[in-house]
Amino acid sequence: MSEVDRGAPLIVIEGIDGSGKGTQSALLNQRLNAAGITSTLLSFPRYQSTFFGARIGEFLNGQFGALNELHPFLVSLLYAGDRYESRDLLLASRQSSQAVVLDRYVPSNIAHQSAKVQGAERAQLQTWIEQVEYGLFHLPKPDLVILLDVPVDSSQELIRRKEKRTYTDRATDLQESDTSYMGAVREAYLSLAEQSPEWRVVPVTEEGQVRPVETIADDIWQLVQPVLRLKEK
Ligand SMILES: Nc1ncnc2c1ncn2[C@@H]1O[C@H](COP(=O)(O)OP(=O)(O)O)[C@@H](O)[C@H]1O
Ligand SMILES: Cc1cn([C@H]2C[C@H](O)[C@@H](COP(=O)(O)OP(=O)(O)O)O2)c(=O)[nH]c1=O
Repeated sequence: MSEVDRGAPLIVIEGIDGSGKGTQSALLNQRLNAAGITSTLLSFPRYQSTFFGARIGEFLNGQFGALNELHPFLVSLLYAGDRYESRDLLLASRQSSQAVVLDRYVPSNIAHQSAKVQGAERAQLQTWIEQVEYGLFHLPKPDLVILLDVPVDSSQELIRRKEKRTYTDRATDLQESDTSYMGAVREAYLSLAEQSPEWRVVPVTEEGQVRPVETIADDIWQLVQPVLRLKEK
């Protein structure tokens, strides 16, 4: 399929919980639109919009039991189901806009679920998630994945500043409060970034301090320029 048929580039913002994905994806979307490049922002999980999204909220709230009781492959299917239900919207957005910004996408599933297992099992889980989402569910692959890389200590500080979530009354959800798990997720993300040519890593901290939101946004803006395939809309 030609680049034009595929439509607008998919720009994915990834990172551990509290890395600034929500902040930066919203800023990128605004900046694209302000520059006259029509952009659509979608955020996964779509807790309020899909059947599976609602179940993910319940799962994260502990309603299906302790989070580590379920095999991560089974958990990954909830998130994959949420994206499958969102596939038409995603493809339509690629046609109606000049850029699509995604706050989390398939790489979140790979990093967060494969971080729960080790070695060969981790590699197999990555393969299975890609097979389900890109293969069986025909979800489009990202053109650019920007990893907001942050040490877990700093991310915990940022999480404390977050507003209340829609799916939980707690200030942090059950996974976010598990710092050793978040460390494993960070490592899984960094290893994915090394494997894949479309990934770029943006550091959230410098010398132990969280960088200003605008400085991080400027780095992201520079990385996005090469993937914009502009055409009349
Ligand atoms: N660079 C930054 N400096 C200071 N505060 C930030 C920065 N990036 C994000 N925040 C704040 O930290 C919290 C978590 O950011 P958020 O964008 O929700 O992260 P995520 O979506 O990755 O969980 C929010 O309250 C946000 O306003
Ligand atoms: C989108 C997605 C999220 N997740 C995980 C990451 C988070 O721990 C959790 C909730 O996502 P999210 O609400 O984006 O977390 P936060 O706003 O706190 O960063 O779901 C997956 O495991 N797979 C996925 O495909």
